Amino acid sequence: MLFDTTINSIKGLDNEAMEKAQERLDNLTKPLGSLGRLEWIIKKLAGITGEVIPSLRKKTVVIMCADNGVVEEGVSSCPKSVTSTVTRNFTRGITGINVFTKHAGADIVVVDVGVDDEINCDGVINRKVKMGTDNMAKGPAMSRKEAIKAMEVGMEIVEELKLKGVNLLGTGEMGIGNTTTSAAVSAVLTGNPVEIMVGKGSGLTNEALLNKISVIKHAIELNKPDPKDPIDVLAKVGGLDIAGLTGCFLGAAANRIPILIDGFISAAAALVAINIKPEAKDYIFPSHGSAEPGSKKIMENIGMEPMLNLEMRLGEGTGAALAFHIFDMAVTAYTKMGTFNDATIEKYHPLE
Ligand SMILES: Cc1cc2ncn([C@H]3O[C@H](COP(=O)(O)O)[C@@H](O)[C@H]3O)c2cc1C
Ligand SMILES: O=C(O)c1cccnc1
Repeated sequence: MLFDTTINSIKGLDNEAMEKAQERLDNLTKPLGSLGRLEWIIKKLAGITGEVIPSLRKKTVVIMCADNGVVEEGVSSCPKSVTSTVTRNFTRGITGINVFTKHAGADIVVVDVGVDDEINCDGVINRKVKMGTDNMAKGPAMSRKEAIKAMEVGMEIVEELKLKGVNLLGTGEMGIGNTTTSAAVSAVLTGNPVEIMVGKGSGLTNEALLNKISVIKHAIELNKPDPKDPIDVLAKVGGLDIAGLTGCFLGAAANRIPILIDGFISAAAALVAINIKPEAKDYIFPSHGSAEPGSKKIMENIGMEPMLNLEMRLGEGTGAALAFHIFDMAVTAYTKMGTFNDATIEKYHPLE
């Protein structure tokens, strides 16, 4: 089964490449460590790829699109049909992520992993597991088998992109209601109270926010997801979009491709992936801190610090695409700066 083979092929980072990268970083004509977390990016890229001088040849944001049955409980400001409309719009070049990826010199791959509509649109890959999840306020969102199938969709997509030469991935999603499922999944897995994981998503009144909180609490009480079993949590109170992205994170780790978290939803997927296989964390980078309050709590739980804090809350992969620029700059500085061998200055050493 693809799921098991993927999980079993996730291995640790290449320490030798990391040491060599550190050596080169320390030889660049600058005070030791002065490029801060840009140096951390380079070292981690070297460990992931095994290349001492990593190059970012092909960058792609994978957008997992799916509907969430819980929308019928009034948890989103938008009708469910917006999922299918925006999914189509990704192919028309007019959405936020189209603009962000174009500017970053990156591509998008749009995957229908469970939109409740026949999309039939060039540019949208049809890997529908089912026509949206069921309403988790009335029973499990999906079966365990469906959750695994959706994760396998993400794993397959990553394998296909690897064959096409993609070597930096971003994660994006489109699914009305998915800030509700992300809050549910992350509350259970981090052990935080639902209230502090929930935000207004794409926009809610204060009253509607209270309803969103009580719907999530009810869904958790009803389905009793087991916090020690991340797949159970994903299946009972998650979504096909989150599951697809979880598969992308695990697939990227198995295929040794660096992958960036975007906002709250993709952070919830990364949280599930890390709970399934802790070593996957080595292959995952944060990008921005979403305005959704639960995003910060997930970051704390997985021990990551966002690179950007712009209070964005769009999703689609926009924050990940924005962070591609930081990666480009890190690699450019690392490869284009002179070394102490080139410069006519002594190597700096920190004062004892
Ligand atoms: C036009 C539009 C485009 C979007 N692109 C991403 N989202 C974002 O908002 C949704 C989650 O918010 P909630 O949980 O409140 O429904 C997701 O689809 C997410 O990707 C959008 C939302 C809208 C309305
Ligand atoms: O953090 C995100 O990505 C996000 C937040 C609100 C709505 N949609 C996406």
